[in-house]
Amino acid sequence: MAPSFLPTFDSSILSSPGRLIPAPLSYLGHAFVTITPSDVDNALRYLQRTVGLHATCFDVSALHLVDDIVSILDSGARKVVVSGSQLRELERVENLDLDRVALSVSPGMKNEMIDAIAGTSVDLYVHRIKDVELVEAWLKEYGTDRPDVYVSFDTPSVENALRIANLSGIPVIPASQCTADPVSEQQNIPIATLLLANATTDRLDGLFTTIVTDERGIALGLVYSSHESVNESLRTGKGVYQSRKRGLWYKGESSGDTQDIVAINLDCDHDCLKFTVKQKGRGFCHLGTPTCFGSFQGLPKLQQTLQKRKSSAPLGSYTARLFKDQQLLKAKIMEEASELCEATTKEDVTFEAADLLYFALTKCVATGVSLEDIERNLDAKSTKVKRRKGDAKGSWAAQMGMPADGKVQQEVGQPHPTSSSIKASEGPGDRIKMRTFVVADGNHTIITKALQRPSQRTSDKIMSIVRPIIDSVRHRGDAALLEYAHKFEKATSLASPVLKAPFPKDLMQLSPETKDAIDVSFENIRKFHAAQMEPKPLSVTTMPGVECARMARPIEKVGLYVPGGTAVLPSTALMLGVPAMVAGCRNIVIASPPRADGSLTPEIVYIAERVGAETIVLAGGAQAVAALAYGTESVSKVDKILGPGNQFVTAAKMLVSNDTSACVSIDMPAGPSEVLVVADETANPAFVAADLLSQAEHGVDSQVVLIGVGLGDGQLRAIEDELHSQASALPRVDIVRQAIDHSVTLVVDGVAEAMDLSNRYAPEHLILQVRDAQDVAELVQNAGSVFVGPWTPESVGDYSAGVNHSLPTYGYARQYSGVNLGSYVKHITSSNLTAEGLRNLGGAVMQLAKVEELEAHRRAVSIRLAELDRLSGT
Ligand SMILES: NC(=O)c1ccc[n+]([C@@H]2O[C@H](COP(=O)([O-])OP(=O)(O)OC[C@H]3O[C@@H](n4cnc5c(N)ncnc54)[C@H](O)[C@@H]3O)[C@@H](O)[C@H]2O)c1
Ligand SMILES: N[C@H](CO)Cc1c[nH]c[nH+]1
Ligand SMILES: [Zn+2]
Repeated sequence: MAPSFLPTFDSSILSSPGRLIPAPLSYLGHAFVTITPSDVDNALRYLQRTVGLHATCFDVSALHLVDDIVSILDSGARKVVVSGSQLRELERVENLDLDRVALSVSPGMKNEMIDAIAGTSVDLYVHRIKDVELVEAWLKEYGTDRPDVYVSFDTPSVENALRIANLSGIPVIPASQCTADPVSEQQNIPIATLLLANATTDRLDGLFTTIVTDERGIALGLVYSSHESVNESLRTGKGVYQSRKRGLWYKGESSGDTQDIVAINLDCDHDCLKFTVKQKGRGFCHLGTPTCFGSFQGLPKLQQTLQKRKSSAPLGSYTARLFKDQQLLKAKIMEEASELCEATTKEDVTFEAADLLYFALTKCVATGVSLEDIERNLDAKSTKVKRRKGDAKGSWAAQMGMPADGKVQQEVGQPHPTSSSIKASEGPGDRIKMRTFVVADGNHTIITKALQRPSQRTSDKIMSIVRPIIDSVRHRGDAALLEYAHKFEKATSLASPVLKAPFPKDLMQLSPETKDAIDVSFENIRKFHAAQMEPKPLSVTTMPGVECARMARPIEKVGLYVPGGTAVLPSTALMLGVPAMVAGCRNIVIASPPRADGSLTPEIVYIAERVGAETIVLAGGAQAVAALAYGTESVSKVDKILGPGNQFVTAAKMLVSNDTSACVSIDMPAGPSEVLVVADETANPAFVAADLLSQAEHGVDSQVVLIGVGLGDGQLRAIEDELHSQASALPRVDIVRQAIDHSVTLVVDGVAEAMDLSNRYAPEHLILQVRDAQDVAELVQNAGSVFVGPWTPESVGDYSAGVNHSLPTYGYARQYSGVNLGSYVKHITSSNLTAEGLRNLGGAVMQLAKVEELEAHRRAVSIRLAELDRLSGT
């Protein structure tokens, strides 16, 4: 709330050392300084030295450069008083909050500027008033609907200051005329009088209700104040209150639990005082607890414990060890930060964040930094006008495989008018919204950057996590599988890592509806994949007597990975298992992470049985991939591994497929789900939003893209509104929010341009919600699977239509197909020549063998031709 009055200082205070503003004026938390161009550097240094100590207003109306004003605000000045022309320039500065600006005006003028800013949050500063009546009249006309009106006088006095304060103006008084002493000489103005000038109370005894808090705003207790007790507090700098029974109460006088005053304020309607204090001794309450409401909780409690441990730790205390061993503390902070980065579920993020905060606060307490210091620093950062880009620094950016100075967010195209902020969504309650850009001529490079997928850690870091897991399974087999199931799935009761066919019926108990749904999907997937069978071997006569043929044979042993991290996906078991069965693979091994109680999802067991799987491996991640690639005591080694998964699964698939000793191949890199929707004005906004969200909910690293063809503000807004309201109602809204943060809407003029962008992006799923969608589908060059028209949501492909949902992501649709029947077969060719055929072809073969100087090759033909000659008697 606005201060009761502002003490002004001349600019010499900017170069004085120490706390600078004399207590008791600093207890008000405000100061006002007029500066000239030569004071700018001093003002900036002063702000740096006093971060969080008091909110300083600067009269900068004499400065020439708007950049200087921005720098002063950026360094933490609470408010600046500016001229009309400066205000016009500041209005154009991005991120500048205009309630940090006051316009300097003269009294008695019907100022055009004042009219122009009516209804805005800009304050007014009426300076050097001679005639208080004039100001009173003026305040009645202009002051009532203004946020704050500051008034400075030619000749300040208690009387005119009170007159202004009573009209809700804010008197600006030279600090030299303010005093904490209520009975000093006439020309000095008692601070308590001004502070309480428009304070009210509805108590019969006239006392002011007073809440006492610590520096973090935690309520310590409730007391009462009088003019006299406030005067005493200001004079002594200690907590002094008015006891209803004992009169003036110097807190802690007898117990020793005294308080140093930090600030004294009034609440919004001036009927409650707030004393912010540093509490000494045992605490505020006479019962010896920190507050009258009991002990601290959460971070304040942790801080209190750490501070105690620092001064006297019990023998063997871990915290004391951390205080002593800086390397250990550093390692723990880095370890916990990394675990927090990996955590995805609400429970894990809570758990890891709590650990990280414990070690971080230990570091702070060891260095003498308090939560209060940290919060002051955060507050100061929140006033920044010049925003940092926020890119990761060099080595961290490199570890995550992202450019160190990734400029996409600043540079991309022209932000669309409906895209008020480039940052999409920040936290609970914020609007869930994708960044929106208009694709203009010439900004294609920039748009390409905006379309970059969230970074995938297939780099050294993820490989270094995955490699030891693979080695361990390779060398220790089942024992290692069990250990990882305990570690990652918390399945501590799991006794065997495999379930062998025939699978027990009681492990596949399903509701009739689920069973029916699986059966319908199973049949559609079977039909579509069976239709991909080559009916008979291909055979071609290339020359008379020369016949070439090609025949398909199923890959004998296939390992199918069914993800089960953030969501268990029985549908993936269908997508991988049914074609394996149709192709005739002899051994089908399915791997999927077990649930925490060590069991498997019954749907997966049912599907495993229907496709004729031999084994289900109860393992996930890299350990499952390693078991499939190398085999263990109870898992048979396979020839090919198929199936999507997270970064650990994908990295492991790539590692084993590069190891010739494993002799195993993989289907493709199939990572985090993605969708690109092309929509024109015929598209239903609710359908568009629903399709985008269906893939965003898969994981925090999913990405969804909307290309709006000729969409106007209203249509984009309708989609944005749908996206926000549908997303907010989803159970996985936390995941969606993060996925949407790296998702994007691009607005283009025509369908051809949209399809060009889509082909460059090569999405896993492409949805066409445009006029004549079937014709537009002809323009698709790169995509995993296409969904055509308004009645084809992507989910039909995920589950039941018949097409496969195991598809290339990350742009690999440029060169890979999704899983299909061909993924489970290899082709063998054969040649069959008659004597005539060899006679026709022999010359060419012998000539080429001669060129290559491979005589045995040549002779394999010549010896036969000679025999033919002999037989025919020529
Ligand atoms: N492209 C496609 O066709 C397709 C299809 C379905 C699903 N998906 C994607 O598959 C992914 C599935 O990922 P998921 O995480 O839900 O399940 P997942 O089964 O792929 O991964 C879970 C496993 O990750 C391992 N893991 C987790 N944290 C680890 C760590 N810190 N160190 C080492 N290993 C760790 C554990 O072993 C765990 O069992 C999603 O991104 C989803 O979008 C893609
Ligand atoms: N959309 C995923 C492929 O990216 C597959 C899936 C399974 N369940 C639901 N969706
Ligand atoms: Zn899906």
